[in-house]
Amino acid sequence: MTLELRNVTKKFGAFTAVNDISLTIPKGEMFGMLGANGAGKTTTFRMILGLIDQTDGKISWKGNKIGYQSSHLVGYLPEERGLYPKMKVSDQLVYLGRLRGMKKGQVLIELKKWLDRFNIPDYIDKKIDELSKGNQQKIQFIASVIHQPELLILDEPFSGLDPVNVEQLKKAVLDLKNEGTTIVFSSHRMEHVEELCEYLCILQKGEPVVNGPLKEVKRSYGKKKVTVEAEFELSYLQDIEGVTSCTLYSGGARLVITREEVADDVFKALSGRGSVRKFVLEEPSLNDIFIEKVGASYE
Ligand SMILES: Nc1ncnc2c1ncn2[C@@H]1O[C@H](COP(=O)(O)OP(=O)(O)OP(=O)(O)O)[C@@H](O)[C@H]1O
Repeated sequence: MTLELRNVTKKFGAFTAVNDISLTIPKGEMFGMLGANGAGKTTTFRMILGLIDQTDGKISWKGNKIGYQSSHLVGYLPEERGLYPKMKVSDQLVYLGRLRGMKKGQVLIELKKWLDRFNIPDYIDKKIDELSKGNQQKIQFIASVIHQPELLILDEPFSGLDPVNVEQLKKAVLDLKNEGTTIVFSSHRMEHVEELCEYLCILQKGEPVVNGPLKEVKRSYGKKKVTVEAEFELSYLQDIEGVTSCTLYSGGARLVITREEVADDVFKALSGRGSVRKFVLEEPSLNDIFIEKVGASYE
């Protein structure tokens, strides 16, 4: 059972914030929504959650619209973090957990597990405004997952966290995915999506410019990079058919090739000439693909 968006558009007056987006997010997968500020990520999430209505198109999860009746099955970390500053962590989580149909005791058991996991067990009795911004974010993350939702939507979960906390949260998100949770998250950072997601969409001004399984996106792009380092002169590699560019550097060469098979030809052309210290065939990065598609740097 998947999360499906079919030709979804959202207009605010005359302004189109999301334009004809179609996505399929399979159950138990992790989906990355990339885009610069204002690209339409949050608007898309709000439509998925039924917080705002789309102007056009259809959204369904397990065949139905998400709404109040499914709130206990869905977790949401909103972009604007909203905890009650004067409330204790435990009271805040019990309040939010009960809204999702949990019993107090159950909330406290889950909360303790999560606080231990994030190495902040003492925070259970602290007030929210006594915590650093990053730790408040972790508490809000816990609030979005404490009821073990089937579908988890995280709006910029990694922003504002230091590298250690980013790693901790990535691990938590991956574990949830491995336990079967369907996860959609947004980010400005290509590398987070490349690392975590099998499926992705890059939005630009409300339009999906790249969309689909990461492997297919990379495969359909075609071009790949080969790096060679050897004890002999390498400039002859640029004459191999399918090598579109060859940049030489001291002791090595970086090639761009049109198809993966060209790498075999390069490899064969190296044999018998002397010692080869390095031969690497690299996938293009999402950033390479984005730049080629829209002709500009993502940032
Ligand atoms: N309620 C609204 N009324 C009018 N315009 C809106 C409304 N909500 C969003 N927009 C506009 O829609 C566009 C998309 O906004 P959205 O918040 O979805 O972007 P985003 O990709 O989440 O950006 P960011 O990374 O900055 O959070 C923006 O130009 C925004 O100004």
